[in-house]
Amino acid sequence: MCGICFCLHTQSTPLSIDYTPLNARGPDFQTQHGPISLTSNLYVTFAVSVLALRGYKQQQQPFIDEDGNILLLNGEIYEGALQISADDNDGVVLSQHLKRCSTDIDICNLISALEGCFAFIYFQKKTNSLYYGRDRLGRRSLLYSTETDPPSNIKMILSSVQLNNLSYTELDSNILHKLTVIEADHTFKIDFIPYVNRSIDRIVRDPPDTLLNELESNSEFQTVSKIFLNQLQNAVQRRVINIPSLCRQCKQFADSILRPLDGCQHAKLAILFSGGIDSTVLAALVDRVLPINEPIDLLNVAFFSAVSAPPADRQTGLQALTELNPERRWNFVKIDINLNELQHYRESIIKNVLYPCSTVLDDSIGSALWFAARGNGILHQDNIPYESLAEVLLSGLGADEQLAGYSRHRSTFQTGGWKALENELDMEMNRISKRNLGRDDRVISSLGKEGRFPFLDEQFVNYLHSIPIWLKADLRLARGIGEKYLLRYVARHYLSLEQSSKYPKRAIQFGSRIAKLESRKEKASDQCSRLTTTTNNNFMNDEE
Ligand SMILES: Nc1ncnc2c1ncn2[C@@H]1O[C@H](COP(=O)(O)OP(=O)(O)OP(=O)(O)O)[C@@H](O)[C@H]1O
Ligand SMILES: NC(=O)CC[C@H](N)C(=O)O
Repeated sequence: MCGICFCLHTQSTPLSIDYTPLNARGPDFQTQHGPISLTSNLYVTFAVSVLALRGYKQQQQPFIDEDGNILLLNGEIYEGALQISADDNDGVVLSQHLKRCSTDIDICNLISALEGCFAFIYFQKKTNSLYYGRDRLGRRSLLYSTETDPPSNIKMILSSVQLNNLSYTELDSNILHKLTVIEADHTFKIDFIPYVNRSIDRIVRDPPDTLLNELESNSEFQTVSKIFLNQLQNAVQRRVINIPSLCRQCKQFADSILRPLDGCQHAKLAILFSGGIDSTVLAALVDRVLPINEPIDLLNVAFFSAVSAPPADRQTGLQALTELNPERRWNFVKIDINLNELQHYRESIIKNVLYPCSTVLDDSIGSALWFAARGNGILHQDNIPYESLAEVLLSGLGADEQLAGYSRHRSTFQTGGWKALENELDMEMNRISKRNLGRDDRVISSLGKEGRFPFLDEQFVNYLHSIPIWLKADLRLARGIGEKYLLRYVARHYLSLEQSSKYPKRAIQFGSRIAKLESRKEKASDQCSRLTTTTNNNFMNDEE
């Protein structure tokens, strides 16, 4: 994942900014560009770090076109509105399209039409304007601070992660931002231009009385389940084709070539793998599109106290492994973490990358995700230490928010019926960037890796949005059956995941047992003191 940043500052002298957290996101290449003078006392300096994933050769940034326009891109743009061949770099293609844009509307239309997970900064030279934003779901982090920093004469900073200990806010997704300078008084203003809405309207009609399991042979359900499978398969495919054919280690010796014909033998793709229905379906779908000789890492994190038995996710993970294609090499990585290790890495790294997220829930999800994504553990099959070298990670996030997977959805349905449930799911998708995605991106990217979310693919999300809720879930049916019914059906009927299709949801903080490790009596929404204060845990001992 790349790190992108611009600073608006009042003197042309070099900035005193420590870019270390930004650079961690892009281990392949780092640079700064500027300062560029906007007025006689307002300058902009860009910084970027690149994790090169797309195109035939590693592509450096920023992209500067013949007119002097500058683009910084973090993330992925998939073929859709733009034609991007396997050997093209998505940023190069976007920069060419942006160059043809004259007005705000041109730029907004272009950005709104993109498919993919991205954050970007674009300096349009002829208008002296900066455009910036995140994809509409907010799958990449972008923070801003307008806190003044006298030593570095900063007026504003926009960055993927916190820099210089200033206080930051997450940028709204779903909006294009435009910063223009006001020449007369050397100040600036920011305009907000909403992205063009591209979601398909839902067909409004009355729900049937029949339970969803009695509708399985109904032709509408059959059609929906086939399209659903097809859409999810395509979403997975978009995210796994064209990844480098070299792992992060072998990439270093390849003279910038990302996809030589003979790739390395290591896994280039990993799945954050709880063994629950969401991540197991992803594994089965990846298996259908990646060549059979490609190994895949399955990263499974579990937190242990001295006496505890393996938590639920370890058990479901190993069980799900037995349902996956035995012809493929699946590297099931057991990532076992104890209290000392958790406290050490939380204090030294994790709490900084979580910022500005700071609740108890952010702490437990973010910490579990960090250890899972790091991928250091024991290889289950061979019982030897193993470090995942894959730079692209798939996550099953987003299924529950669209298919009514959380237990809170049951209470909503019981009190308010189908309409209330549908409204709640809409609300959850609207807040997913603020609640999950910015944080998860900062966590995974801090390890120089990139998280991808097939359940949040635009085409898939639009399709799911267009079909009525009672074809997706039926919360009159029991736990482990009714929630995410459509996904469970597809898993059982088309992917042979008989056992895995029946697991009830266990969110990462419970399934991995991180929430129990410190056995504190806290509410998930409380501010987490472990993230906001410095403790003396910044060392490791062997007592656990
Ligand atoms: N213990 C774990 N180890 C590794 N990755 C995990 C673990 N738990 C969850 N994840 C990853 O995080 C994603 C979102 O987690 P969430 O807490 O929503 O679990 P979930 O909805 O129950 O997903 P799943 O059905 O895959 O278990 C999962 O789909 C999976 O990719
Ligand atoms: N890591 C990223 O954000 C990737 C940027 C761009 N898609 C590339 O592959 O070069």
